[in-house]
Amino acid sequence: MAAAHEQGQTQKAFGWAARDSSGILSPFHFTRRANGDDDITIKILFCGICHSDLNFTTNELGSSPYPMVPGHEIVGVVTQVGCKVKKFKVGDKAAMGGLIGSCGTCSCCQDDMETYCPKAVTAYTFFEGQPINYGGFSDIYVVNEHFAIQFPDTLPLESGAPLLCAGISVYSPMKYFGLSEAGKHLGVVGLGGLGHLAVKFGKAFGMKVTVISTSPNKKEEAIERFGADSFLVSRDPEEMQAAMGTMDGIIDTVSGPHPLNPLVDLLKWNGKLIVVGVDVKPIELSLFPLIAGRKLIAGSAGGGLKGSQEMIDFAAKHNIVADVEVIPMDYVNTAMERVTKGDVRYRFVIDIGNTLRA
Ligand SMILES: NC(=O)c1ccc[n+]([C@@H]2O[C@H](COP(=O)([O-])OP(=O)(O)OC[C@H]3O[C@@H](n4cnc5c(N)ncnc54)[C@H](O)[C@@H]3O)[C@@H](O)[C@H]2O)c1
Ligand SMILES: [Zn+2]
Ligand SMILES: [Zn+2]
Repeated sequence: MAAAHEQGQTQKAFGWAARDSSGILSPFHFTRRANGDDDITIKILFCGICHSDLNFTTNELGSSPYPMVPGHEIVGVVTQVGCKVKKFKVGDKAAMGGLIGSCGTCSCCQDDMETYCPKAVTAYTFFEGQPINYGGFSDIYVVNEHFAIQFPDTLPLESGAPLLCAGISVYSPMKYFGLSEAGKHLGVVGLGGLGHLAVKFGKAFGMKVTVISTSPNKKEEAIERFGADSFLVSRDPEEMQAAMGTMDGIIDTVSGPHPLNPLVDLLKWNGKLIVVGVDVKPIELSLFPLIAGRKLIAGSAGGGLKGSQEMIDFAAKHNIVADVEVIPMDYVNTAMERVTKGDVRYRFVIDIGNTLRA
């Protein structure tokens, strides 16, 4: 018998979509494919709001397709499983992030780094020309089980949801670039959703962690709530001068334009500046400090499925969750405005299960 999705069957779904580059979201009915042999259907309970959702709903990169249902920090409960599904059964907690498909055969896929696959398919369509998908600000998701992870029983769903993007997007480069070794000194630039989780992972790895921020506003929280060892105000030339050459690595999570050379100067020789924040405009960079100190600047996009499972199991073991403000669905437009202004401590998470009503 042909799989249900091959017969063209679908499931009704409902969410909130942006219709144009105003980014304003409103209720939207659509369909998802029927649950195939390798698929699970997740009843979504919570979905985080990532800064990237704002980038795409407001067309900052210039090629957003509409209507767009954002959301890629998804947790919920499994309501259907296909006959070939091995990892999940009905009633299990499941989670998914920004990726729902890849070729399975290229070197990225073979290395469990599916996010870099040239044929990677994202949880909702970012650019015109890609297959149309709708994200997690919605009631259900149908996904191949490979692209979902098991959500540990000991983690709370709402504060665990942001691990699916914010968490893996800092954990993966920290592990890959050797910024997870006890005793090393890590700088974290930008104390937002990604940044505050980078501090928590850094401390769980046994590192010395310094938060680098433009203002001292979040100093107390960084140190007392997240356990950072110190706080550096990047607009204070004396503080920056004193910290020069002291850090083994820096994770830069800043979402707006900012100079990189002052950060390069904070690195020891051989130090690594890992950029994960997305500033779409080209930047000016002086190369001599990189050459003179054999320093490296690199980027990183999320992490693969194996890494995501490892990250969430590590988070469960070390009680790492995001600091969240849980909101009802109809607060989402105000929340997006507050993300624009940087007025978030430290992640909005939508209570889809209790507040999304068709
Ligand atoms: N590479 C990846 O895998 C990946 C994954 C998710 C998000 N992102 C990107 O990472 C960035 C951070 O995401 P988030 O969800 O943590 O965002 P956020 O809004 O929670 O945090 C961003 C932080 O940057 C600060 N900031 C913004 N503009 C600044 C500027 N010009 N100078 C200094 N500080 C500034 C804000 O005050 C805030 O603390 C975004 O650009 C997002 O698109 C990247
Ligand atoms: Zn994200
Ligand atoms: Zn591939």
